[in-house]
Amino acid sequence: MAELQTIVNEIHQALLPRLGEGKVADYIPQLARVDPKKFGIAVIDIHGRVYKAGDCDEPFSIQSVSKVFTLTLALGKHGETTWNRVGREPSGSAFNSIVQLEHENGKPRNPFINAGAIAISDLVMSGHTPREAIGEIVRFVQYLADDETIAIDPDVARSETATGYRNFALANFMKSFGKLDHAVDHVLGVYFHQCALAMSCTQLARAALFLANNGKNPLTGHTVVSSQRARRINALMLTCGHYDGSGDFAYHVGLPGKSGVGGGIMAVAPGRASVAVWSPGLNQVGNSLLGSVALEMLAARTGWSIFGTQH
Ligand SMILES: NC(=O)CC[C@H](N)C(=O)O
Repeated sequence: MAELQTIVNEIHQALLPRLGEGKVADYIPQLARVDPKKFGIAVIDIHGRVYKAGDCDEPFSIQSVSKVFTLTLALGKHGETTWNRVGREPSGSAFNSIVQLEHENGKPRNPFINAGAIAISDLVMSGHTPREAIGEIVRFVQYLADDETIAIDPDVARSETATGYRNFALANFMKSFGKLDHAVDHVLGVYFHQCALAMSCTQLARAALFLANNGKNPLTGHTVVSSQRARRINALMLTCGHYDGSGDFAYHVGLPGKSGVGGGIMAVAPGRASVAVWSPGLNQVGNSLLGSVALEMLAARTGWSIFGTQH
């Protein structure tokens, strides 16, 4: 294997002529304003060595990547009873789909589709006002990334609150089944703010490092979760992290990962490294188009697929 920084540089160079491919999310007005030609990549190995290229230090809207952090928080607070509220099966449907919810009596398929993440936000809120819950999420992400500068972009949160009709529908539907403890607008307030966290690829890769290292952040020495829990979160990212593109992502990349409509993807090579990529143009199912290509190239060149080694 070539040196990792060389591989990262090659991926960046190879994708430069393609920047702008895909479609930037425009259903959240503030996201539609992002330059579609941005591209960043950051890889951090479990010894803390950083390899990066492009716009890797520019914060962007992490959107659904935040669902990994809130799931980790909810599991910390509620343990296995978290699974009374959300399932662990891939949905095979779009991230904002409502169809399965009726059949399954308001219990979302998994914590990474919107309905599931809204249920998780409701769990994170227990015992808190919405403002406190948002503060707890931000502090948790700062702790994971060991970076107190990480913050929410209030314009993105406001923009999504003003136009999040689909998410209001999902939350109201779940509430009608008695599946949310808190008021719908409070739960969505928390959900929209967690999605509006702004982070760079470098910060995201740092925040994911505990998942690559059996639950322990090798940079800070903090044990965030048990090794069993880290494996389980990785399993969920592999099976559900890219919505109805999860099978395709496993096929092409072979790493647990979580995407967001801001164009970010956070991925984990267990025992080796964490990775974050950012390219705002999305594919048909709402995952970063060039971000997926970059991760496919990285996995091919490093042999990091969890499904087997290559010669
Ligand atoms: N896939 C995503 O990143 C979706 C998150 C976005 N905040 C939404 O609820 O629509």
